[in-house]
Amino acid sequence: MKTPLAVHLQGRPCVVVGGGAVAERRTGILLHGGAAVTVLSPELTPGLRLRLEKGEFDYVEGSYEEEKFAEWFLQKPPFLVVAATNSRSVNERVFQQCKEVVPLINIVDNQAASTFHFPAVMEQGPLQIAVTTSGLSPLLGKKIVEELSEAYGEEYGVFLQRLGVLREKVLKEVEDSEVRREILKAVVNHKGIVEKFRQEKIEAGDNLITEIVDKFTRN
Ligand SMILES: C[C@@]1(CC(=O)O)c2cc3[nH]c(cc4nc(cc5[nH]c(cc(n2)[C@H]1CCC(=O)O)[C@@](C)(CC(=O)O)[C@@H]5CCC(=O)O)C(CC(=O)O)=C4CCC(=O)O)c(CCC(=O)O)c3CC(=O)O
Ligand SMILES: NC(=O)C1=CN([C@@H]2O[C@H](COP(=O)(O)OP(=O)(O)OC[C@H]3O[C@@H](n4cnc5c(N)ncnc54)[C@H](O)[C@@H]3O)[C@@H](O)[C@H]2O)C=CC1
Repeated sequence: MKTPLAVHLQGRPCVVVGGGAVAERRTGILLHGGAAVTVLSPELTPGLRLRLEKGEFDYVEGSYEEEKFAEWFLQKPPFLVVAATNSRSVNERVFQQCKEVVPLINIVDNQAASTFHFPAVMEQGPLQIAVTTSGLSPLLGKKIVEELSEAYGEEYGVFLQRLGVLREKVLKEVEDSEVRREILKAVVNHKGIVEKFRQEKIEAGDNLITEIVDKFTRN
């Protein structure tokens, strides 16, 4: 069984070998997390080229070669490496070279060797829902995420943002941890509260939060 974790990549050096469709998708995910990405590939998809022109990542133009890879990338090993070429043997060589020194390795065509997988993900503001099928069917993962996207609309992103603000305030202002939990539980579980955060009703949602919290703080 794999272990789902949410990884902080902000500013961390990550290397992607290959510049095709899969490399483009993975690079996009890493950049979204704020990673400092370097792509090594003799060519790039138009999508990657566009991002390169915007200066979003570093590019080393060329094919993987063991010695150069060691010299360029492994003197100070990166946090994460993705081997996404269409050559099984190149991907395997990247894995062999990195396995002792790089903690997070994703080999696109070798699940057993990879130390992590990319799940299918949906986002609604700060809310992220990730689905993994343990590598059995990425397409089912994608489908489930599409279904979840319908169920967890924009209002969840807005509500979550408000909950974050409320939680910070409550942690600061309410001393008793039992009461803190009661307040937060009452807001999160209030029937119909999420719907209040649909467009045009946001103010009503904010008012409802204040109303619920007031009930606790008045006593
Ligand atoms: C193990 C893993 C890689 C990892 O380690 O991360 C993996 C492996 C492989 N995928 C293959 C094929 C396809 N993958 C997709 C799509 C996605 N694949 C993703 C993740 C993962 N795929 C990881 C497991 C995730 C899990 O546990 O569920 C998603 C979620 C995220 C992302 O890629 O960013 C993204 C969907 C989300 C989105 O698009 O929104 C499609 C469909 C499509 O492209 O639309 C197809 C074609 C249909 C099919 O074959 O099913 C092949 C065979 C290659 C070949 O034929 O040679 C392998 C290799 C193997 O199975 O070994
Ligand atoms: N994990 C997943 O979600 C999926 C994985 N795959 C696997 O991923 C592989 C790559 O798929 P695509 O990106 O669609 O292939 P692609 O053919 O679009 O891209 C391959 C890229 O690797 C580069 N490359 C080839 N040899 C290289 C080398 N020696 N050094 C550096 N770069 C090199 C090419 O220049 C090209 O940019 C497939 O062969 C398949 O095994 C395919 C589909 C989905």
